[in-house]
Amino acid sequence: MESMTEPTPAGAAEAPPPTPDVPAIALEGVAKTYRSGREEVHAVSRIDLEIAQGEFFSLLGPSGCGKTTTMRMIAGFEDPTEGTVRLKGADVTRVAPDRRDVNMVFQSYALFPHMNVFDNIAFGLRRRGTPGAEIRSRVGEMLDLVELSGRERTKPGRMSGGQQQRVALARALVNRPSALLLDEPLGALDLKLRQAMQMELKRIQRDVGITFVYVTHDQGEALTMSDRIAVMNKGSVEQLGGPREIYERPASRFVAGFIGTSNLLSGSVTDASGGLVTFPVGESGAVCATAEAAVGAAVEVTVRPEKIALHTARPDGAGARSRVPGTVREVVYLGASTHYTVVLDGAGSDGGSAAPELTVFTQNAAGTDDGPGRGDRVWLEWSPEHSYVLPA
Ligand SMILES: Nc1ncnc2c1ncn2[C@@H]1O[C@H](COP(=O)(O)OP(=O)(O)OP(=O)(O)O)[C@@H](O)[C@H]1O
Repeated sequence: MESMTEPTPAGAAEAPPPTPDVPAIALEGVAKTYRSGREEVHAVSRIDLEIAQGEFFSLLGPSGCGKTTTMRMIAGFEDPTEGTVRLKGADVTRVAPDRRDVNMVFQSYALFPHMNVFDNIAFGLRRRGTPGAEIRSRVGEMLDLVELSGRERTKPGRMSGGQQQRVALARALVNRPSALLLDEPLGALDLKLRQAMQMELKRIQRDVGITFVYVTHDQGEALTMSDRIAVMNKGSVEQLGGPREIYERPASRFVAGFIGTSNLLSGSVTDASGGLVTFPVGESGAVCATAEAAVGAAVEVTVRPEKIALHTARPDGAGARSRVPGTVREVVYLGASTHYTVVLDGAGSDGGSAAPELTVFTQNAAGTDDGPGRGDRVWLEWSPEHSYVLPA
């Protein structure tokens, strides 16, 4: 796709007014198998997705999971091996990219280096024969939107990466597509600029109200900007949900591990009553979770690092809470918070925990750091609702 020099679909019709309820984009049983010689790569395996109009939707997953292929099938640059692609209800599976009412933005910007900012943005409108006065007003609107007014005559080569990406965005939005597809658009920027641009992108999307489909392998980026996220793994959608849902209630071990820092504990249930299950960790630790499971059942639990309290003495035993003793292996002071790695007592030795250590984040609200140090004995404690039992 990097060879694409003209992402603006010159021939696409102007977006009709949105019809609520009809998804902006729907994938129905869409699969893609690449064949080269005798080799077959199942890049995408029969996924079903509906993306609502005006939604900021992210495809998130590790390298090679099929994000870009999925996006290219929406854009029309790749033909699905199976299934149907719909834009606003219409079957576009066999429709050419320049006839689909979507535009794409790439990591490489793909701007025309010999044209100034104005001409880059105006390019698609000119090809469609839009009158000059309308071009000037629309390009002006776009320059305001991306905060580049006054830079009309500048050539892209004289701009920073962040500014070039704003020009690329303006060019992709100027003909008001019904959806914008963004493939790792911030990948070339340094961390600070990338974070600033995440906020910008979200604001721009809210201002224009156009559906954004965003491809990224960066979970922080997806959590920051998205209304909903599809977490992909090996060509399939492993979980679909809002950022909070995906973070707090991961549907699988893969999602728990890919999003944020996950702490995994497993064991076999020794007590189950009143919607709570308990299993031991080592000699004196126990994990308590809000869940339904039978005594003897094997369960796997995740708990997020910020949900765990760190004590230097055994907390009082009242109430059904997880309490696990251990030894601090690592302390990383990060200013606002401190990250501890704690090796659990007896973990893994008795069919108890799958992970011998837990990560704990504590907020440095008091300003003085007299927390435990390396080698100190500690107790970890958290509430049952923060032990999230992974689906079997
Ligand atoms: N043109 C192609 N021919 C053959 N195999 C391909 C082709 N394009 C992608 N693949 C393979 O399909 C799988 C999915 O690739 P895809 O680019 O969609 O993944 P991705 O999640 O976007 O990864 P990345 O973040 O690295 O771009 C990979 O195994 C990849 O090697």
